[in-house]
Amino acid sequence: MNASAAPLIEVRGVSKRYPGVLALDNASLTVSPGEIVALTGENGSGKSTLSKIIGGAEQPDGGVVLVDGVETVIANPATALKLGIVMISQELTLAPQLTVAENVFMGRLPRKGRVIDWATIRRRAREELAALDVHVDVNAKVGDLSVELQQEVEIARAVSSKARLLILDEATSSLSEHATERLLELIREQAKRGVAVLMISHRMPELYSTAGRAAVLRDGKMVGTVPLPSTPESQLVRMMVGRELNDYYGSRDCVPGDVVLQVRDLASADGALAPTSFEVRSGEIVGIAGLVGSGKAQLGMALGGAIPATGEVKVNGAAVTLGDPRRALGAGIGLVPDDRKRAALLPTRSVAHNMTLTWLPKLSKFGVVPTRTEKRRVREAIAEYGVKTSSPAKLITQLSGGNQQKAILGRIFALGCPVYVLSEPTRGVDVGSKSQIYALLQKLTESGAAVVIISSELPELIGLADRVLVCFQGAVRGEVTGDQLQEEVLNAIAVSGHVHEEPS
Ligand SMILES: Nc1ncnc2c1ncn2[C@@H]1O[C@H](COP(=O)(O)OP(=O)(O)OP(=O)(O)O)[C@@H](O)[C@H]1O
Repeated sequence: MNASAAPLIEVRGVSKRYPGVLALDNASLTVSPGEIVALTGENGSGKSTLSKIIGGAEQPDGGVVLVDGVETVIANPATALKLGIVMISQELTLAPQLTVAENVFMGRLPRKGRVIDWATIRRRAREELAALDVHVDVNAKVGDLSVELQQEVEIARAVSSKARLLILDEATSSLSEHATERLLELIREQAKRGVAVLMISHRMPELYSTAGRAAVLRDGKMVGTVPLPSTPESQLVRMMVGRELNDYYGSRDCVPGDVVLQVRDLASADGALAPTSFEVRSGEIVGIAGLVGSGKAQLGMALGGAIPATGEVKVNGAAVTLGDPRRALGAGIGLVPDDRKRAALLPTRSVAHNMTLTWLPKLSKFGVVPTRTEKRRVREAIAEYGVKTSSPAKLITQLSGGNQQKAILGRIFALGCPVYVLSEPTRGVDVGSKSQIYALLQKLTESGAAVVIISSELPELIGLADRVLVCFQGAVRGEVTGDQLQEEVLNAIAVSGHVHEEPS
């Protein structure tokens, strides 16, 4: 590590205003060569805005950016790239129709005279990928690769373009556990070679295992920087949220009642989920764990009618028509899909519209909703779900990622369904808001709902669920309850399909 060197990047007193909100307020930060700095803060605190300014995608309204100590205008992402600043986010920026080799050298294809030198491109792409231990055919079309491999190709591109500063904006949020660990390992390796890294993630263990320092933004202001891993998590969280987070997962005062959801031989038509049977009682939370590709995502989608499926699903004894999200909802299954961008957001509509879409018509008399009631209910929903927005009329896509997620949860939780199926409900959500969402979930179950929660975050399942079903290779392979609800037990089943027995 070379953290004592002059900063590679410094933002000094940077401000950025969007209509109705001061996203950054006189914020300063440095990242030196070889240093990994975590940029932390609640949803909407300004992290992405700051990283976009460094990456040339946004311009500050005030303050300066210095590269190698020299005041620099990073006018656009191409300028950033020339300076060695490369951004990696959860949205992949690769061209899916081009090959791996073309993507690695996109925008800087080596030439022989005036002709593109394809042989060199393929050879060098192969070398770059092999050096990073990424095994992929350089002639394969990127669009045909798994998300994990695409992310690794993106890293290879960053590394081969001689990145001096890597910015990771929630780059791991859609990756499998294994791919996440590999990505973090690649990042640590790059830092050892002197690359500066700025990483944004809402997953604390990731920050603690990777970063040497955490900078904390709150409401656009930089409230401080602390060393990692020596700063206790509770202290970092207090800086981010401005209060203690006691009783993080909350508790509920109810015992499971009658069976509400019956699932018999439910299988996805694509074969990714083999016939699966289980029941959930009113007031009960059942967790679904499993690695990426284990079938757990398909289980959620099949329950919510989002994919074609076979088998039988009953809510309060009444059969649900499969493969039809409207009918599933009509039968009382409220689904929060994990792909909120594609499946849940109305990107051209306001926060208010996105939050009220499903329940506002119920308030209407003769098809007309009194606007005063509407406005009051929207205000209440925004406050209850902690959605940070300068106005209910703001476009939903102008909210920070975590706040979009909270808006969707608010819409679906307000339905009063007997069954909720929540797939990765807190992905991209900050620690404070997570705790708020857990409390709302507990309230839903107290009012008699049956909840199925599919999550890749085991602590979340352990903290909330009465029992956890673990998927392995497309089938439920274990049910874990009581004292056995521990990460090691869940992990063992997720990885091998069974609990490892200690040799006697
Ligand atoms: N294009 C935009 N138009 C209007 N407001 C915006 C725009 N982009 C961001 N904002 C606002 O700026 C503030 C900071 O948003 P930003 O995305 O930087 O937060 P964040 O800390 O990255 O949040 P998250 O953890 O949810 O990703 C938020 O209030 C957001 O609504």
